[in-house]
Formats: sequence, structure tokens, C-alpha cells
Amino acid sequence: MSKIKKAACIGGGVIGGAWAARFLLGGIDVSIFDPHPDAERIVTEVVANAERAYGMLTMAPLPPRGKLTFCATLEEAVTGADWIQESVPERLDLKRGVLTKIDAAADPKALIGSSTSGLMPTELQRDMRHPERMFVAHPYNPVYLLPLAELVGGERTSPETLLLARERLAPIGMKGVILKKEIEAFVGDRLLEAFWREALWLIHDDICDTETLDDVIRYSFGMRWAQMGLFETYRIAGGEAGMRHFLAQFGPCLAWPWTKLTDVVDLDDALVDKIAAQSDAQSGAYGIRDLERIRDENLVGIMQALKAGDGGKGWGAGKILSEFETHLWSEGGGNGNGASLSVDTSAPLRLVDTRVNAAWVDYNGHMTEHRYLQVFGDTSDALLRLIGVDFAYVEAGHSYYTVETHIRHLGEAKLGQAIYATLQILSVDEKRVRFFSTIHDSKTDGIIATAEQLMLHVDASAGKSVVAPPEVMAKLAPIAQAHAKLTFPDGAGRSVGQKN
Ligand SMILES: NC(=O)C1=CN([C@@H]2O[C@H](COP(=O)(O)OP(=O)(O)OC[C@H]3O[C@@H](n4cnc5c(N)ncnc54)[C@H](O)[C@@H]3O)[C@@H](O)[C@H]2O)C=CC1
Ligand SMILES: C[N+](C)(C)CC(=O)CC(=O)[O-]
Repeated sequence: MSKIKKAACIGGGVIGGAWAARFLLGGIDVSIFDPHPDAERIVTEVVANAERAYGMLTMAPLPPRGKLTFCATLEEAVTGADWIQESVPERLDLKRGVLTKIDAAADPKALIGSSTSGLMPTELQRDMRHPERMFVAHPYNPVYLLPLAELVGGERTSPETLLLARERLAPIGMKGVILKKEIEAFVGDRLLEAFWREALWLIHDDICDTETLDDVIRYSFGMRWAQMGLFETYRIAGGEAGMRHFLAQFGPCLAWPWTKLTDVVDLDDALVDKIAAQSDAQSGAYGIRDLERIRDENLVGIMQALKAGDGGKGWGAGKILSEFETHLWSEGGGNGNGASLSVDTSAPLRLVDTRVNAAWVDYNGHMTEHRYLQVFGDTSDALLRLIGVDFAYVEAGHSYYTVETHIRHLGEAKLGQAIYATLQILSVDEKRVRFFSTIHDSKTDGIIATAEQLMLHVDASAGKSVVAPPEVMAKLAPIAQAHAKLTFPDGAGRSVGQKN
């Protein structure tokens, strides 16, 4: 599978910043060029929101965050990048100029995607020397959560470019859909534009205000669309007689005055003022970053619900999330698979490096208790991958299950604090592994929490413990032997409430 190794974002506004977050949280280094004086602050805030959202979205081990570099020139940003995403304002002359500059400075094999909402790729690639690798990758806001990118080629885009782009988006949790032909505004924005025009008429004609219009969407078909789109929803609406019956029943409405789509509203000052005032009344109590966080929490909830859809197989965006998580598990949080990790057994194994995410913090202002178990769980998962108990091993029917845990909270972890976790094996036999993990502050190495745990090797389908195979024991035993020579950890073997 082809993966993005280094990305460049040209334009770091709403969309460029969110692309950067998607790449960074996928473990990819990103260089940004944006001349705006506030670009660095804005991108940093967007990335922080994205990181918070990922903390809620998935328990799968994310790779170490990529490195973010702000560059003084476009040329500097694209150097070494194999995916360049242009996200400058929606003006043909500006975009064409920027894309032509990218083309001249980038590696000829680098893919160049444009975030344009509706400009034709043939127009955008007109002056490029290597137009075959240029295409539209039209995302949806927020790019770091919504998985879709419409992939659209121009007359001179090679078909392989679109296939390669789709392949490279999958490991960062995105679904690239390739359109058969280019058309202004592609598929999504054509639909949204039709909807938007109708909505503007409804406000203009005082049928409702912006809040009522939004209520109509979010309490009804908006929820349907998140999971089944238009045609599958209408198929169900046709009842047992299906789609043909639906078309026969509602087809005549097409001739009735149910839409004003052919008539474009005049977006004059009066209408702009009206919409802005209604929008202020509806949402003005929140700042933009607050609204983004609320939106992200809701989207995460929807995606998680969809992950449980279709009897747990995942549905729509939930299926993409599930596939993304499978990929993350198989990659093992950037530690690589067990075989390639070099292990220093002369000390407890340092298996997890992370940061306290906003979603982990509770009303006491510090990391909440179940997140400790999450970090300890990530640590034991990392041990398992190290000894060959990876995703393929689990899929083949065996695993280790945790049967006992004792956590001690010895310090506090605050929002954004860098922490790391170590693990020392205490004892091992063919069925059991007993180990002691410690969460440390990354700056001081001070101990924040410890966990003593016992895991059993199991046959998952039989639902019972069985002996681990020789190849797992061959990896586990040397670590256990080395750790037996270390000092027995202070606090191991303690019971709850025991005095020192
Ligand atoms: N905002 C949205 O909901 C969506 C926007 N898009 C598309 O993404 C693109 C960017 O839109 P937004 O991020 O919303 O705009 P924005 O105005 O938030 O950001 C544009 C950024 O480009 C920077 N910029 C201007 N000239 C530049 C140059 N020569 N080189 C590098 N950076 C430059 C600006 O300083 C600004 O930070 C547009 O093509 C838009 O149609 C696509 C999907 C959704
Ligand atoms: C309004 N818009 C045309 C920029 C919207 C998009 O392009 C996609 C989105 O995120 O809705």
C-alpha cells in the first residue's frame, strides 16, 4: 500500500489547517506555507481541536504525531513532500498561479491535490509542466473528522494518479471517491448549492428564520442522511414496493412548485444583514472554536454510533472509522510491528509516549480515572505487539485477555502534559503474564500512576485460557528473564488500602 511520507499544505486557513491536522494525526510530517500573519496561531488551534477530537474518536493506537513546520516560502514547503494539498482562496487565477508554482518546485512524482470547492481541474492544471499528477481532492469541513475526499481528474490527469491518491488517503482514515467526469462543484457541492439556494429563499421570503431552518434539518433528514444518503433512504420510503413505487408516488411533485431552484435569490445587503442577524441570535453566544468543539463532539458521537451499525460491522462513515482503526492496530501506534521494534531489556520497556488530551480531563481539571486504564491498556497492547500478538494473531483466533488490574494514582496529569509509560514483566508462564506498568511525567520522569496487571493467553472462540505457542514464548521469555534481574517495583503486590 502506498502511503504519504511527507505532506505540504499550501494555504493554512479553515481547510488547509484541517488537512494539516489530518496528516499530522496520521503520523505524517507537514510543512505549511501561508503568508497570513495569524496562520501559525490558527493552524495550531485547529490542530489542538483535532487532537481533542481524536482522543474521543478512537482508542486505537495513533502514531506519534507528525512534525509541523511553518515555512517562509512555497518552495521550501513543497521540498521533499510526496503529497501537496493546495487550499488557497477560491479564485481561479490565484489557484492556477499557486499550482503552477507548486508544480515547478515539487518533485515531479509528488501528487498535487486541490481543495477547490468547484473549479474544474482542467482549468487549474492548464499551465503545469506535470499536469498528470494534479487532481481535485475536495474535502469536507472538518477535514480531520469527515472522511470523504472527492477525487476529480482534469483532461490531463492520469487515471493512475487518482487511483494512487485514493490508496494514499486510506491509511489516514479517508475515503477517496473518484468521479467519472469533471463537472463544476463536483457532486457534493452541487447538492449543497441546490439546498443552499432553496434555504436562502425560505429566509428571504420570511417562511422561517435560520434557527428554525436548521432545526428542520437536524431533527429530521439530517440524521437520516448521515447514515443512508438519499437513494437508500428513499428506497425505504417506497415501502415493500421499493424504489419504483416511491418514484411513481412522488414523481408528479417534480412538476409542482416545490422548489425555486431555477430562480436564484438576490443576495443583496438586506438579505445578508437579515441572515447575519438571525445567525447571531441563533449562535452568537458561542465562539468559533467553541462551536467547532461542539460540532466535533457530535460528529464523533455519530461516527461511533455508525461504527456499531450493521450488527457491529460498521456502516457508512462508521465503517471507514472501523477500517482506520484496524489499520492503526496493525501499525501498532507507530512502534511498527513487534518484529521490527528494537528492545532494551535492561530497564522497564518504554512503550507509550503521549500527551494528556482535552477529552481525557475531568471536572477536577486533571486526567480522569478511566483514561489511566486506557494508557495502561495501550501499554500492554504495545507489549503484545512486541511479542507477536498483533492484529493478525488476534484475527487468527488467539489473544491475551486482562483478568486483573490494580491502579495506584500517585500524582496528577494535567491537560497537554507529556507523559510516557513503561512496563516491567514480573512473572511469566505458558498461560499467564504478570506485569507492572508506570505512567511518568515526560519532563521530570516523576511517577504519576502505576498498574499491576495479569493477562491470560486465550483461545477466543472457545472462550478459555490455553497455553501460548512457542513463537510467542520465545519472544516473551527473554524479556521476562532480563526483567527478573531488575529491582522488584515498589508497590507491586500491594492490595487496596494497604499501609506502607
Ligand atoms: N471552508 C470550507 O468549508 C471549505 C473550503 N474548501 C475550499 O478550500 C479552499 C480554501 O478555503 P478556506 O480554507 O475556507 O479559506 P480560508 O480563507 O480560511 O483560507 C485560505 C488561506 O489561504 C491563504 N493564502 C492566500 N493566498 C495564498 C498563497 N498565495 N499561498 C499560500 N496561502 C495563501 C490565506 O492566507 C488563508 O489563510 C478553497 O478552495 C475552498 O473552496 C473546500 C471544502 C470546504
Ligand atoms: C461552502 N463550501 C462550498 C465551501 C462547502 C464545501 O466545499 C464542502 C463542505 O465542507 O461543506
